[in-house]
Amino acid sequence: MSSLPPAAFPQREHDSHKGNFGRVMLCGGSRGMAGSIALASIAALHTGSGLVSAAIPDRCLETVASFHPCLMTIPVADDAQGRFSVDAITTLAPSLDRFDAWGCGPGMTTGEGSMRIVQHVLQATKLARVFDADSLNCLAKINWGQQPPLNHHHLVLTPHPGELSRLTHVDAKNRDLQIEAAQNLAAHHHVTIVVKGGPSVVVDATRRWTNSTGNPGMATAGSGDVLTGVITSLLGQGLSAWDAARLGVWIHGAAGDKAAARHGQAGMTAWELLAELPQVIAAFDSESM
Ligand SMILES: NC(=O)C1=CN([C@@H]2O[C@H](COP(=O)(O)OP(=O)(O)OC[C@H]3O[C@@H](n4cnc5c(N)ncnc54)[C@H](O)[C@@H]3O)[C@@H](O)[C@H]2O)[C@@H](O)CC1
Ligand SMILES: Nc1ncnc2c1ncn2[C@@H]1O[C@H](COP(=O)(O)OP(=O)(O)O)[C@@H](O)[C@H]1O
Ligand SMILES: [Mg+2]
Repeated sequence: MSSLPPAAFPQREHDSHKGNFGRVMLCGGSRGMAGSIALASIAALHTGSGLVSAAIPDRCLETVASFHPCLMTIPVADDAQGRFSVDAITTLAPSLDRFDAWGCGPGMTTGEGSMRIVQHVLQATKLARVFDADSLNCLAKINWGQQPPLNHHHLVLTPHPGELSRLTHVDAKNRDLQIEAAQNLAAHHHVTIVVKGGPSVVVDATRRWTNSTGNPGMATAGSGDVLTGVITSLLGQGLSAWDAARLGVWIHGAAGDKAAARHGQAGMTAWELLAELPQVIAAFDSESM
């Protein structure tokens, strides 16, 4: 392995069953961006989740379901543009507690239906959650950084510099100030934040950790969506927000390094990165360590 992982990967007892490894929900997608939530959901399967469901706008269901037979799909009401409708939250709200972790945001747009979902999931402070992509843009729209703090210890945010800039109003090009602003936001709302980049930096209220895996080949559409699924899966398997974020970023970067070695940095896509996750995770099996 390229460097030591920052936290232990969950081990499997001989008599364990799928219920021991977390039931997770990935919520997102829209017409034209069905691939994003499919990538996140399949990544959660390959990271070891026992059961993975994808909640998606109804007209994306066949597309997302057809990517992987092990994925369960939950059709949710959509609008004329194929985005979550304003009623979507009524389908989703009763099932919040049935899951060990929720990953929310890839491809969901910031339409009114998504805004309602994000605000509802945000209030579920006991639930382990990952907010990525458009769910972060929804938070920016409600100026979340200025809102009164809540205890969000089980929430991980995964912004790229553009999303972080919308959340904190700090220029995407100023890396140092962005990391500082992320740490201030983390302290305010008690969250863990992955400040994406090469390398990604994970912060919470008091700690900073810099990743040692990954490469510029990962600057390709969908690679962040894979990370959402990996971290959601680790949260669902019981890791803390801080450990799930760091181990998730490390695994994701290690898979990116394997994909680059096999296909080249320019030739790899997020699909090849996803396909390398099992090789990275196989190295955690106690027999092969
Ligand atoms: N296959 C799919 O369906 C995909 C859908 N996606 C979805 O597309 C939607 C839009 O997301 P995008 O991230 O493309 O668009 P955004 O508009 O959020 O981000 C792009 C902009 O952010 C800034 N930015 C991003 N990374 C930066 C960096 N490293 N340094 C400096 N600035 C940076 C730049 O200004 C850039 O123009 C989201 O819902 C996302 O989930 C993407 O995840 C890509 C794949
Ligand atoms: N130069 C780089 N070096 C290492 N990792 C990178 C580099 N560029 C991008 N990445 C990683 O790729 C991912 C890109 O995420 P994101 O911008 O959200 O992509 P998308 O939304 O298209 O899925 C992040 O995990 C980021 O850290
Ligand atoms: Mg992204």
